[in-house]
Amino acid sequence: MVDPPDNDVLWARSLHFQHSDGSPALSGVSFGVREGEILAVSGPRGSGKTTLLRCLAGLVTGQRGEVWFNSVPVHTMAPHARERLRRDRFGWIDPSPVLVPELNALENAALPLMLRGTSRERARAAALEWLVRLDVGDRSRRRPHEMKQAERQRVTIARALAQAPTVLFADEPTAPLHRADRAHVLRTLTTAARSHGITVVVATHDVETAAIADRTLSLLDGRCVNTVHLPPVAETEGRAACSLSV
Ligand SMILES: Nc1ncnc2c1ncn2[C@@H]1O[C@H](COP(=O)(O)OP(=O)(O)OP(=O)(O)O)[C@@H](O)[C@H]1O
Repeated sequence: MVDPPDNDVLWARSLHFQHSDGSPALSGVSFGVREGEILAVSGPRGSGKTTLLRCLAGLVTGQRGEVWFNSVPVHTMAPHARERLRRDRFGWIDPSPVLVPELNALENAALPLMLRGTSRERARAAALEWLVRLDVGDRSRRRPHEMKQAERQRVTIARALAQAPTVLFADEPTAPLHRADRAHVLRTLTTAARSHGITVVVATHDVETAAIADRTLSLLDGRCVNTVHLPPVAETEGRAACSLSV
């Protein structure tokens, strides 16, 4: 087993994943993610983006291949160790907001920090700060069913950022937002990531989302396809890339 390069926070090698019904989702994916990098994983529907994020985050393990987080092999970890890794080091944003219905927005956003052992006061202060930055501070006492879908999604993003994760996995994070809202939420997400040194892996088929990334990894039918980088443009927050199928 060869150790991953030192400057990669995440590293996948020859990753293969097949669903229980035999559907192939990943067929030999290899790449690295550098510390603090914002990586977009793009590709058409069904190309394997969600499966790749789930493998990297240790939610599932591939049948073949390796996934490393820093110098730790995630693919050989016991399930409880992967669960602890996810709780302590990773953040996750789903395409649709998943919140605890009995808790209000503030309690939801503070929950992961409290599960990690942060005091109630500190967890709530951090959570409120992020709810305010995401323009849902005035919804902090509302329960999920009393908020709009887009507000609920902002709460899930605040919850993920409040944990200050080492790596944030975001699966189509702006899918439930109106186009006008997307830019603000993406800017908040990327500014937070860059200022706190959070590595972000974002699955998307939206070009605007991919354009905020430092690099784009393109998937097609569970395989990486060539990525061609465009020169940096001064006005944009990230560097765009386009892909060519091989
Ligand atoms: N639970 C499952 N059981 C069987 N096949 C699945 C399952 N989930 C996904 N697949 C299949 O695995 C492949 C990869 O799916 P995946 O959701 O990772 O792609 P994706 O690029 O994220 O798609 P989307 O953009 O629609 O979310 C697809 O062919 C999909 O139909």
